[in-house]
Amino acid sequence: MSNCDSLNNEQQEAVMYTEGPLLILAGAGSGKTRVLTHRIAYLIEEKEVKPWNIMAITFTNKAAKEMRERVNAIVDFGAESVWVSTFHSSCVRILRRYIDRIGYENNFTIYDTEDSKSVMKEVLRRLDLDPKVYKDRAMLAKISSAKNELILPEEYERNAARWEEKKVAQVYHEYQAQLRKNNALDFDDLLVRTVELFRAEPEVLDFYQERFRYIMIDEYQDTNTVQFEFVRLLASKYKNLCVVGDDDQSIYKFRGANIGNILGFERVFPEAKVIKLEQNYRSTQNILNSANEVISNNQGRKAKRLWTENETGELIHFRQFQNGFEEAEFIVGDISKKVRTEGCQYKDFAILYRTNAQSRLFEEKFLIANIPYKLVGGVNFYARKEIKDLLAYLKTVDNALDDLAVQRIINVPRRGIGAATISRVEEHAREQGISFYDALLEADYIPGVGRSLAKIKAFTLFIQSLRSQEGYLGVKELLEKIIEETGYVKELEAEDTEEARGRIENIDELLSKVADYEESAEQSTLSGFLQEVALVADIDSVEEGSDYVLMMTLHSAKGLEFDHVYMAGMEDGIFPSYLTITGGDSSELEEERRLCYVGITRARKSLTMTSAMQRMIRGETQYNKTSRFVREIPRELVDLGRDAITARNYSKPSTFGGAELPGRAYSAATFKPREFTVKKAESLEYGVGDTVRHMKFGVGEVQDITEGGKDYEVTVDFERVGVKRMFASFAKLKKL
Ligand SMILES: Nc1ncnc2c1ncn2[C@@H]1O[C@H](COP(=O)(O)OP(=O)(O)OP(=O)(O)O)[C@@H](O)[C@H]1O
Ligand SMILES: [Mg+2]
Repeated sequence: MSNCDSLNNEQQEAVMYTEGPLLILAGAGSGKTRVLTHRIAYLIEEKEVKPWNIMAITFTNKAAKEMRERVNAIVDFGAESVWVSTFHSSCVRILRRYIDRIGYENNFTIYDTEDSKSVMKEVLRRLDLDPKVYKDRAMLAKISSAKNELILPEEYERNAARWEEKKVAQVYHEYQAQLRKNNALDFDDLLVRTVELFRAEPEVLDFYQERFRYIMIDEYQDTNTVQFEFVRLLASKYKNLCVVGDDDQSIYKFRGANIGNILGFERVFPEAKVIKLEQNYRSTQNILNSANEVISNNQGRKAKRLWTENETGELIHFRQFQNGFEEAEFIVGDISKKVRTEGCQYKDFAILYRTNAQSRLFEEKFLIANIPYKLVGGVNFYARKEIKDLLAYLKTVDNALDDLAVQRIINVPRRGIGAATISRVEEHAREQGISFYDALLEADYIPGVGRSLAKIKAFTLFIQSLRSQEGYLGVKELLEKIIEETGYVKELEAEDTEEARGRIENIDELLSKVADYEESAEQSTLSGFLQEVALVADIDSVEEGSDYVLMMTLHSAKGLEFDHVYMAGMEDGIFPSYLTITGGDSSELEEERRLCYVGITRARKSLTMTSAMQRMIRGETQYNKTSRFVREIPRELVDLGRDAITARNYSKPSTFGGAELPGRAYSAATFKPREFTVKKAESLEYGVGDTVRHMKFGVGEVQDITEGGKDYEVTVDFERVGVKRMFASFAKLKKL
């Protein structure tokens, strides 16, 4: 078999062991994902398995897309009928076909976090619960955990011992009732309802068991109870289930991921074969050794050690800075230098951090340096107001049972339907047990609607007319009609502000997405489009082949690889996070360490870790020590640069990363976040050779001034801290 040539013996064995349960347990970069794609090819080409009998589950849509491309590349025929998708997408496809058997309509809506929150707020209000005690987010988190554990409201109620738990059970119950009434499912429901369907309808389960005779799951270590149950049910007939995972990369415990699923696989499937892969093909020896050393500090793990034939490679670079601004300046400068002098492309780089909020400083520096970057996470395209508004129109046309969508647009753009009228309609809907939209249709009979009646009629007439055209108009034409007839864009044009123009651009972007969808879908329908949109995880906004630096959280980076990786904010209190250090629960710290292991092992050629001695967090200055994870990397594997601060700290472990170094104690009062302005001074009041003063670094001599596109870059040799390079507009140097 030709495509097995590029696999080692263990990988080949894993590819060819096709019948019966198989667990591939292996460390990062050992080719687990590669084995899965080759297995699909092998099943089709050598075993003559029908492509539609194969299902492969990945963790993100991006991973699914990558796997699909890899499969397409090695399978000549039929690759497109293999199901390669995430758990959520698979469930959506199954439910669209059969959910009517458990009391929903097949054109159900999928609620995102915002939508769920609105429903929760309404539920809490209706149950008259004090929003200070019963917070919507906390309630949703509890319900989500319950769903991940496959605990339904009835069971939750039975288990509830304390009074508060009983309240939560009631909230859970009401929330679920409201979703059902709206014919809507939240993300967790997608799995829970599918399992419910399989349990209630043996015929449906049997259909899918026959359909998916070969099932494969990537990133198995992060499956939770409900996902496991979904797989167990599907695989229980033919038992051709191959799961691949790495217990050292389990990082979603907070979302209910159950590491027991990997450790207990052999208990559920006693006949399971286990294959281990130990050769890493991704990273240099130095990177791999660092990862091995860090993870060896975890107690509860299956011992394994990866090795590689790759070159030794660069040392791990570690740099410590005074603050987050300098850290960002360094990383952005380093990337820019490597692109200029080493022939790298921007897409070879990724900056990884613990929390999304850490991205802002980098964004600002990238903007100044005019370097293309892409933020994974942050404000998702589909979370923007104008996009949500227009999608709400489409959802209303598609499924008018979706109260949230209808309520969102009833007055957008303004139709002069007052809040009092809307709450009368809501009341009527509740009393009659009908949807908000149906209540609008009965507005004639609702007392007190009076003057708004004509406006409501105009709205429902508009929606009805769109519906009647849905059959023959394409999704794009439908959307254009909505934009045209509501005057949505016209209103923005009239506004004529920067913000309004940005919104119009986003709307144009939405139209191109619809066009893309219509071109690529086998059969394009409004429901199909909305379903696709509802499932776009943040990572999917990354377009293939575009050249930009990627920034994302460590969690989002799972399964990906980059030539050059920067791990920023390596400070105790940030990573590992403050709570895991102070919480006294060592399992939480171990989860953070696994996250660090995931981060390190994303790098192919170089890894740079950075930290700041002081950092603004929610408007307050914090002083953090260098992360213990950095200190867990053996000294001989680390390059500390020429920066005096870093080197001195590293050689003295007792004061390592401490902020109380002689001559360097900055009080919170003297450190203020600098205003961010991209403004180039017309001219500078100082020149090379002049003596200047910096607010923090003190007195120094200007050595060099270079003109950048947007600002001057000034190099100053300070008496106290040595040579620094900085942007003139930020440095605010005073000539002495
Ligand atoms: N036998 C091999 N020969 C050459 N390259 C390989 C081989 N096996 C894997 N690789 C390469 O090594 C890299 C890592 O492989 P892959 O992404 O499949 O690893 P993984 O175990 O899934 O990693 P992770 O745990 O991070 O998900 C990829 O670039 C892959 O193409
Ligand atoms: Mg992988």
